[in-house]
Amino acid sequence: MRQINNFINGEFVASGIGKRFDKRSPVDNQVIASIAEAGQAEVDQAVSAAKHALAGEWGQLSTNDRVDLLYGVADEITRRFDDFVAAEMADTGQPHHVMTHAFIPRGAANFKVFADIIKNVPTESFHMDTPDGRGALNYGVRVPKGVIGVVAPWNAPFLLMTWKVGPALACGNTVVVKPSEETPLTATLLGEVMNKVGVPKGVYNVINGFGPDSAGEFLTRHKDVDAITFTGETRTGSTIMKAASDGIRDVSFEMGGKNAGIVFADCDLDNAVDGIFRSSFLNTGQVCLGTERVYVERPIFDRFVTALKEKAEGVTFGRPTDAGVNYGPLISQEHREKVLSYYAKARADGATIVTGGGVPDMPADLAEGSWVQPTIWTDLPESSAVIQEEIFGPCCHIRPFDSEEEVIELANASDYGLATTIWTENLTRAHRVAGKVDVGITWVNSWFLRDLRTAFGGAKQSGIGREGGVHSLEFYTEMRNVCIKM
Ligand SMILES: NC(=O)C1=CN([C@@H]2O[C@H](COP(=O)(O)OP(=O)(O)OC[C@H]3O[C@@H](n4cnc5c(N)ncnc54)[C@H](O)[C@@H]3O)[C@@H](O)[C@H]2O)C=CC1
Ligand SMILES: O=C(O)/C=C/C=C(\O)C(=O)O
Repeated sequence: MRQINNFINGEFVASGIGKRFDKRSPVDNQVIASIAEAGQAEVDQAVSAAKHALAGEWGQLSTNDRVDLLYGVADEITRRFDDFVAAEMADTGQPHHVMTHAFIPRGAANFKVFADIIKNVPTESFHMDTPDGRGALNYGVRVPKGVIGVVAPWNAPFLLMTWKVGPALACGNTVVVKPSEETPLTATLLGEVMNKVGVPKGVYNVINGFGPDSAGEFLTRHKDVDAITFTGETRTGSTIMKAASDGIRDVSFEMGGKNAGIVFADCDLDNAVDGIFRSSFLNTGQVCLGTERVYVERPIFDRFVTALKEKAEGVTFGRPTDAGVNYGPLISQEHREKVLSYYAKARADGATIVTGGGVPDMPADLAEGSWVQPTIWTDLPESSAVIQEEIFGPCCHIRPFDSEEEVIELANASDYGLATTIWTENLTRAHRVAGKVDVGITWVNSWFLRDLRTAFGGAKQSGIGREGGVHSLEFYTEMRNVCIKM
C-alpha cells in the first residue's frame, strides 16, 4: 500500500502528531493508500518554508528564469503523463480516457499558459498633466502577493489544483496546497516534479488532511498566509471567508453550481443531446460546470428526452482501465449516500423517472464501489430540493418550456450562477439569451470548451472573483503605482 506524506520545504515528511488516515478506492472501497495528516506543526513548517522561499532564491529569480522553470514543470508533467493518469484514476476511479483527454493534459497547460501570460501582459501607464506644465508619468508594477493558501476539491483534483498553482507561481508567489482528503495523489506527485526540475525548496508545499480542526482550517487561519484561493462547496467557502477576515486576507472562490441547459427547438438536436449528455454525466456528474437542470422547448421535448435516455442507458460501468469503460463511480460512499438521498427526494416529490434512480448491479469484485445509475427525471415542481440544490451526481431534470422569456426566468431562478449552455442555430437569439442569464460562463452549442485566457468564475453563490488570463494576475499580484514628476 502507498504511504503518502506531506511535502514541506522540498522533503516528504510524515506527521509529527503521528496521525494517518486511509484513502479508499471509489471502485471497490479497498484501502489504496495511507496518508500522513498534517497537524498545526506541519502547517506552520509549510507556511514558514513558503515564506522563507519568497525571501530566498525564488524571490530573486528574473521573470524569464521563473518562466523557464515553469516550462520545465510542464514538460516533466508531460514526461510523467502515465504516472499522473494512474494516480488520478486510483484516486477518483474515473475512466482512463477522461484522464488522458480532459483532466491530466490541463496540468501541464496550467503551467505553460500562465508562464506565457506573465511574460507578455503589460502593466498600465498613464501620463498626467501637472500645474507647472512638466507633467508626470505613472506606471504600475506587479509584485507577488506572498504565500498563497490553495484549498482544492476532489472532483478534478489535478486540473483544479494546478489551475491555481500555475498562475500563483508564475506571478512569483509561493504556495501551500491542501488537496482534498479524498484525492491526495497527484498533488504529491507534483512535489516530485518540482524537485526534479529544480524549483527551489519551499516554493511548493503540500499538507494533507481534512477541513475543520485539521490541515484546511490550520492553513486558512494561518496569519502568514497572504491570500487564499479555494474551490469547493459554497458552505465551506463561507467558513473560509470568515477565517480570511482575520488579517484582512484576499480570497478567490470557485464554488457550487446548479447549471441550466437551455435547448431551443431550432438546435442541432444530435449535437444538443451529445452536449447535455456530456455535461450531465461526464465524471459521473461531479463537475461544477455540469448541467442538472435541462429546459427543452416543447416541440422537441419528447424526442430530446428519448434520445438522452438512450445515451444514458448506453454507458459502460467498470474499472477505469478496463476496455470500453466510459463511466466511473462517485468519489466515496459518503458522497453516494448524499446523491442517493436526492434520488429518494425526487421519488417523494413525484418525479417521473425516465431512467436510473438507483444503484446498478455490479460484479462481486466491484460491489462495494460507490456506483450509482445515471438518472433522468421529468415532472418535478421547480420548488423541489432536487431542482434547487446542487446534487453533484449523474442526474438531471428535464422540463419543457414555451417561450424565451419563460426559460430565462426559469434558468435564473437559482441561488447559484456558475454556467449555462444554450443550444440553438439562431445566433441572434443566442447572444440575446446569453446576455440575460445570470451566470459567469455561458457556452453556446458546446460545453467545457476552455480557453485559459478567459475569465472563469461564478455569480451569486457560485463564487467570488474571476481567475483565468489576466484575471488570475489580478488576484495573484499586488499592483503598485509609481508616479514620477517630470
Ligand atoms: N466553481 C468551480 O470552479 C468548482 C466548484 N466545485 C465545487 O466543489 C464541491 C465538491 O468538492 P468538495 O471537495 O466536496 O468540496 P469541499 O468544500 O467539501 O472541500 C473542498 C476542500 O476544502 C477543504 N475544507 C473543508 N472544510 C474546510 C474548512 N472548514 N476550512 C478549510 N478547508 C476546508 C476540504 O478538505 C477540501 O480540500 C462542489 O460543491 C462543487 O460544485 C468543484 C469544482 C469546480
Ligand atoms: O476548466 C477549469 O478551469 C475548471 C474546470 C472545472 C472542473 O473540471 C470541474 O469542476 O470538474
